Amino acid sequence: MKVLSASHINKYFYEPEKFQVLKNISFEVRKGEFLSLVGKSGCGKSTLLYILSTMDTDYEGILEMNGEKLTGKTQDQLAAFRNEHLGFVFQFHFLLPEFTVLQNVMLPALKLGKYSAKEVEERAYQKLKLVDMDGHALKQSSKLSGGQQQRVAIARALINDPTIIMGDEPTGNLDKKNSEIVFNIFKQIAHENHQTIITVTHDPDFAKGCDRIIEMSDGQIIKS
Ligand SMILES: Nc1ncnc2c1ncn2[C@@H]1O[C@H](COP(=O)(O)OP(=O)(O)OP(=O)(O)O)[C@@H](O)[C@H]1O
Repeated sequence: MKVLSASHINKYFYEPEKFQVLKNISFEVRKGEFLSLVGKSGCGKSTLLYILSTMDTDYEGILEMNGEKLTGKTQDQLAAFRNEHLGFVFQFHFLLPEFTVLQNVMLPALKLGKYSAKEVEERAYQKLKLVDMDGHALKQSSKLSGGQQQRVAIARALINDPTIIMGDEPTGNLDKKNSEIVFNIFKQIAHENHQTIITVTHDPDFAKGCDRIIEMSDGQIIKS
């Protein structure tokens, strides 16, 4: 089943002069697929991921997710879509340092307003268990190691059961051992929970283990 379709995406930057950063990008992604976007620095990976994340709406072409056409929706509609259907994991975890692990994971679900506080807490424990961090739930997040914080960030991204999880260099700040742990969590999420993972990565070992690699060069897809 298709969960994402990007059709004929073009994107331009206008500073310092007009320059086409994405050139006629088209591809589809299926449910449960674990995908990496790779390519040399500057080829347009982050720009594409930012469009897929629905944060950047200044592009040509059509973006669809979960059978919904997202191109043309208002910022409020896109924010609601993101909160319900998308999860994000970045190179830097962006946890709130003074909050506990549990509070950090609960926040996006409290914001969504779909579950009672008790249900949200139960779900947060479930997601923390999945990343093997349930034993640290009541610790202040700033007291954890970098690898542990990234696992908490993954639990937070999973709290609303997103269809698609997007990662921008999710292992970029981790050592080899923690990168492997994060890779295996993603693989489990994709293959057992059938959630789709789309990551931008420079880590060749990470990319090699994915179900599929989309390779970009100079704003185009050269291998998919
Ligand atoms: N806001 C912007 N204004 C103008 N040019 C930009 C802007 N953002 C990115 N660029 C340029 O667009 C191109 C693609 O950038 P992008 O960050 O998407 O590449 P990338 O493949 O993700 O690179 P990296 O692997 O280094 O993160 C680069 O030439 C970059 O300098």
